Amino acid sequence: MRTPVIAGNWKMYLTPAEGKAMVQELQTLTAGVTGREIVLCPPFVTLPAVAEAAQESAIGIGGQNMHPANEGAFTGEIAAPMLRACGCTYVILGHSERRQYFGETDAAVAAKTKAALAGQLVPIVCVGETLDEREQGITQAVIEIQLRRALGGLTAAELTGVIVAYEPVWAIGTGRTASPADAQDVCAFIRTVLAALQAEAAPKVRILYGGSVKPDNIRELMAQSDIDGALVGGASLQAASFAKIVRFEEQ
Ligand SMILES: O=C[C@H](O)COP(=O)(O)O
Repeated sequence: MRTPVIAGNWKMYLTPAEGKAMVQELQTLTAGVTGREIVLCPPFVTLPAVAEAAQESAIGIGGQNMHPANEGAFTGEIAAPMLRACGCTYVILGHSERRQYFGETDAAVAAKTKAALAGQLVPIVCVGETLDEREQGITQAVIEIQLRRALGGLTAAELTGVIVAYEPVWAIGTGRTASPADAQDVCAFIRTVLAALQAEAAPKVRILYGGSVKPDNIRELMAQSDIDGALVGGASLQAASFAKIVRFEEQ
């Protein structure tokens, strides 16, 4: 039994005051909801305000990136122990925006994943194909390479502690969602690649779908057998829409 995860990636939105207000409202709107992990990943400067506001709730907090070293002369970077100290227990790694705009490689994602696990953070490792790759018919090949390079060096115990997020790049922020059946096919494929890496871990790994997830498509996505949750961008910025996604069975 895999516990569903509904994670919000705020990207470069919401100041500390805005983040705090959002969390307070979210707590009211999701009171009594159980049986899932709710995670918010604010910008670094907003983390302490959100962590403090979420203290008495079951809402988990995550970073959007981290450096693989525990400390050092790396201007502009944040380390796993710093995220922990701000109340984080999760971290998003290898998001397509990090890969596309900041040159993040699979090797970097692998190093960060190891460091996150060693630093008691649950890595949410993102993979996904571009529109061009999908049209070329190489979606599976692209995703297999990303997974093998990022997660190939992990033990079964380590891999069990990773969350994988499948985010087709063409569906991010575009309003264009993969159909539930397409998303399921790729998530099932991801599980077969994970099984080839560590057979024992694969059935336990949570696989999330991300890319224009909204209240009106979450229920059907969550009904797919290999989709264990969602990584939500735009719709996680307002408590009202994110709460509906968290309460996916009622949509
Ligand atoms: O990390 C979240 C994804 O990039 C999805 O963003 P979106 O829900 O705005 O399409």
